[in-house]
Amino acid sequence: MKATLIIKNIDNLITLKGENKARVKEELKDIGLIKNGIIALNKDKILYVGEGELPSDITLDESTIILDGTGKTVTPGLVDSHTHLVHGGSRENELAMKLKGIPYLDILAAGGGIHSTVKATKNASFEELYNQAKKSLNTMLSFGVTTVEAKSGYGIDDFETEIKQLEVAKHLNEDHPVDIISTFMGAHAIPNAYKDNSDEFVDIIINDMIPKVAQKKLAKFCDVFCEEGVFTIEQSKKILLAAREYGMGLKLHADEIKPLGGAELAAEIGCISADHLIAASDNGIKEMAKNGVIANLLPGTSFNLQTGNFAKARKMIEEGVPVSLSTDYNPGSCPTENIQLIMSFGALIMKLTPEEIITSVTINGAASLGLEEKIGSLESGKQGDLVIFDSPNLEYILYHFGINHVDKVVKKGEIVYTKEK
Ligand SMILES: O=C(O)CC1=NCN=C1
Ligand SMILES: [Zn+2]
Repeated sequence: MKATLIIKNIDNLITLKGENKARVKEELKDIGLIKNGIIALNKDKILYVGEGELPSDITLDESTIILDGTGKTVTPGLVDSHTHLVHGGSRENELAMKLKGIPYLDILAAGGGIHSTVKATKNASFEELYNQAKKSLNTMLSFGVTTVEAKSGYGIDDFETEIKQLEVAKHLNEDHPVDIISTFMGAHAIPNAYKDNSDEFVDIIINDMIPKVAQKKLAKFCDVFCEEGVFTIEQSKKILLAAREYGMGLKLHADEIKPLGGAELAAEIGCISADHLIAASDNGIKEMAKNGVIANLLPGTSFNLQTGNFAKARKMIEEGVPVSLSTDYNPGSCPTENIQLIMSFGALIMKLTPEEIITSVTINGAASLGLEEKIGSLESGKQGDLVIFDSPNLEYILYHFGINHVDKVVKKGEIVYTKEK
């Protein structure tokens, strides 16, 4: 079989070779590291991964691109499995409020926060949303991200704007090298018009919005902001069970700020992931482990909200919960596309090991999107998504924080990003 792209003499080739599933406990220790590695791709698929030279049955010709991996670290393409990518405007005005110690939920209750982004998203044209999201997607790609999850949720009761967000994500997925997986999140905040009767809005989401989103095939998942002053446990359950009826996978913004029991709910109804979990109870963590619910942790949000509280990542890992890490990129609680900084927070703040961290942004992130058979590890037959880091090893990427260590990004066998010298 002919190779179209070869990377050889790779100091550290990190394959994440293993079962196509979210890794837990002891599985997290083995990241499939190959010293002096070589990887060959044929078009969009991985052909061969190994040490030293290629086997004789893999041929090459003058069109084969050969890259030297000396001094480099190669990993699977990174997966940012929790973002609010498509949105209008920005919320730098909240910085002063945050620095004065005004809590996130108070800003939201006062009509700011998500509500201000809802206004900006409604007023933005399709093109403006598309261009703003494309700029962020280019930034995510430059940091090594090859697959992104993108939520709606800035239309809420303005369903046309929810659809506009999902259509932007659909078109970007078609036009841009990065793969985008969409999530419907109409249940992101209680609209002003329903503040005294949120159940009526819940019914609209269930009886009107979810069927239409499903019929248009615009979202693989449904997500709910289950939080004090937003959607209750009962409302969240009702919405997600309805979404499942329409074939959507289930995700939950759980125990982000108050310990409502979102982790327990995610385990009870079989969410593929519960996200944030800063205030998750020990019982909730145990229930998630029992039911294989992926804990999608977002340390950038904790850092940005300045609460001083972070999800109990070490405890989750010790209890056997599969863990992924994501940016939570959004204009309010976490305005950054820098997944490498999130990885460093995973180490420096959450005390995760380098092996746990790279697993959390590759195969475990892929699993939180139901893509573990296709991406998340470098093995023959899987999609040719990989990152070449200009770094002598994995630890250096985490230790030397706040910069971009990417040299090149390969998406479906094509070099789609090269760092400017
Ligand atoms: O504030 C935002 O725009 C995003 C967010 N949703 C739930 N937590 C944060
Ligand atoms: Zn979020």
